[in-house]
Amino acid sequence: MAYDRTAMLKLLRPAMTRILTPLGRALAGRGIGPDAVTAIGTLGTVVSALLLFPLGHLTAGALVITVFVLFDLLDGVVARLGGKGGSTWGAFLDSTLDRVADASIFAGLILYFVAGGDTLMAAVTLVCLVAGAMVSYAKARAEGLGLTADVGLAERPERLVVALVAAFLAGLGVPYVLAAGMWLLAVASLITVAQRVVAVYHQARET
Ligand SMILES: CCCCCCCC/C=C\CCCCCCCC(=O)OC[C@H](COP(=O)(O)OP(=O)(O)OC[C@H]1O[C@@H](n2ccc(N)nc2=O)[C@H](O)[C@@H]1O)OC(=O)CCCCCCC/C=C\CCCCCCCC
Ligand SMILES: O=P([O-])([O-])O[C@@H]1[C@@H](O)[C@H](O)[C@@H](O)[C@H](O)[C@@H]1O
Ligand SMILES: [Mg+2]
Ligand SMILES: [Mg+2]
Repeated sequence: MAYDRTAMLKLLRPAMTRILTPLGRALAGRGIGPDAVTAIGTLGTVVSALLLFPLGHLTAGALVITVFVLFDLLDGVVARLGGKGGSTWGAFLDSTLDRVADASIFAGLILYFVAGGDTLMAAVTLVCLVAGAMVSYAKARAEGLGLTADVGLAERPERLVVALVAAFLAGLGVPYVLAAGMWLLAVASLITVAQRVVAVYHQARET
């Protein structure tokens, strides 16, 4: 498919992995396993998103959340340093807790808009939350059926970067950037759902 590799942030993965490997090695050397890294990253994301965003601390929230979402790269690094390339349980835990972290980020932003009386942007951000979850579900369901749906404009790293950069800049006082980011993300996430549905449709017809 022509759109197979539209998610450009995947290209950053090797560089990010190289940067995080010394930290991963230090954690592994202290007996900290990948599941603990996954759990801490999720907990940190949830607490900071649900505390900082609703209170209007958008820049601080974006920075703290960025640190914790990077734990999602770190857990894989620690798992692979274990020598077995990661575990089945770890893969399940990682993907499942990613959904919790993602939901908390958008829920925090929804609460921020609700607190400011902006019902329209709360609704747009709700679309980001639901469509983002559908993007992930489509891939997981496809994989459960032995198919693949590893395509799309707004995969998880893209969704996180848009949401966090928009929140960061909005907190610095840049006008309209958060609303623009949420509109962009809502549309891009819906397009991504469609891309995955089409990809699975073609594979399902072939089998
Ligand atoms: C103080 C902060 C300063 C801010 C600086 C900005 C830093 C960020 C810079 C750039 C953004 C980097 C983007 C990186 C893209 C990476 C691409 C990618 O594909 O990422 C995916 C991953 C994780 O995926 P996954 O969890 O599937 O991979 P793993 O490696 O974990 O492997 C899974 C397998 O591992 C095994 N396993 C796992 C866990 C476990 N417990 N057991 C196991 O066994 C198992 O086999 C599994 O199958 O990453 C992400 O999705 C996270 C993306 C992070 C995006 C950060 C976005 C932040 C950007 C900006 C923030 C704004 C801040 C202000 C900036 C100002 C700009 C104006
Ligand atoms: O599907 P999506 O949300 O774009 O991407 C997600 C991946 O970035 C993540 O690594 C994985 O653990 C999730 O289950 C999910 O697939
Ligand atoms: Mg991970
Ligand atoms: Mg993950």
